[in-house]
Amino acid sequence: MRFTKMHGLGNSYIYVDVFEETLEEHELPRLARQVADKNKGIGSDGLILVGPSTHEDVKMQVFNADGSEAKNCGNGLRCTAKYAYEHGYVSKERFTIETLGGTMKATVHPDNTGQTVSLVTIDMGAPKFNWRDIPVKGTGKNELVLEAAGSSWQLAPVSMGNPHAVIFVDDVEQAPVEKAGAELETHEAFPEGVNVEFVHMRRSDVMDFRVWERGSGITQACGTGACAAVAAAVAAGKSEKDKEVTVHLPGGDLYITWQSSGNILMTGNAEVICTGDYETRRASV
Ligand SMILES: N[C@@H](CCC[C@H](N)C(=O)O)C(=O)O
Repeated sequence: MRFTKMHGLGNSYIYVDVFEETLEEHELPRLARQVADKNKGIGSDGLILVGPSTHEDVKMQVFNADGSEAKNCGNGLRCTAKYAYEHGYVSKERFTIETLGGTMKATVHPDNTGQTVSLVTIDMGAPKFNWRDIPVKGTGKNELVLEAAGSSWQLAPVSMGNPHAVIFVDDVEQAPVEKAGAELETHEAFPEGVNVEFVHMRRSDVMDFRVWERGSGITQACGTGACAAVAAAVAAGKSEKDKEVTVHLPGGDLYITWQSSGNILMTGNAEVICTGDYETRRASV
C-alpha cells in the first residue's frame, strides 16, 4: 500500500489515496492500529483515507490510533486539502470535502509556483452546543461538572461534527491532561466518548491549549478541538465573534475565527513528512 505521512502542527496521520488504492472496509480499524503503532508500524495519530465522493469534491475518512472511526478532523482536513490539490484531484483553490460529520469547505493558499500548498483555511461549519447533538447524556445546553483525576471539572460540551469537552484552566502546563483526559474520554456522560481540551485564555484573542484526543490520547494538536475551544470561549464571554483567536498548541499555532454569519474558519499549516510503501499482510496489532 502506498502511503503519505503528513502532519498539521504535529498531529500526524498516515494518508492513503483511495482514488488509487483498494482497501477492504472491514480491515480499516486494524490497519489504523497497525500503521499508528510507533514500534511495529509507521507511527502516527491514526489513518486517513482521501478518495472520491459521490456529492462533494473529495472525501476524507478518519480513523484514530485505536482503530475507532472519527466523524471529523481539522488537521486532517487541511492535509487532505493539500493532498487533493497537489495531486490534481481538484483544480480549483476552493472546494468541498465530505466527512462523516458533514461537508467542510477548503481554501488552499498555493505558493508562487501554484504547485505547492503549505497553508490551508477550512470553513468548519457551525459549532453545536445542544447536548443531544454532541452527544452528552441528559438534556441541557450548558456547562457540566464532572469528577476526574480526583478533582471536579467544569466542562463546556461542543460538537464540531465530533464531540468535545472544553475546560478553562489557569495554566495548561499544570493540567492533568493524561489522567483527567483519559477518565473523561470514557465518562458515562459521553455515550460516544469525547475529546478533552484544557484551555487558558491569555487574552480574548490568544489562548493556550492542550488536548487529550478520543481514540489517540495526547496529541500535539487538534483542529476541531481548537475550534470547539474558541466557540466555548465566545459562548462564555471570554472572546467575541469575528475576532481572530491565535491558539497556541504544543505543535504550533492555529488562527480561528467564529464568524457572526455562524461558521468557524480555521487556518493553519499542512506538511508532508514522507511517502512510502507499507506491507499490509502483517500480523494483527
Ligand atoms: N486530530 C483531529 C481530531 C481526530 C478525531 C478525534 N480524535 C475524534 O475521535 O473525534 C483534529 O485535528 O480535529
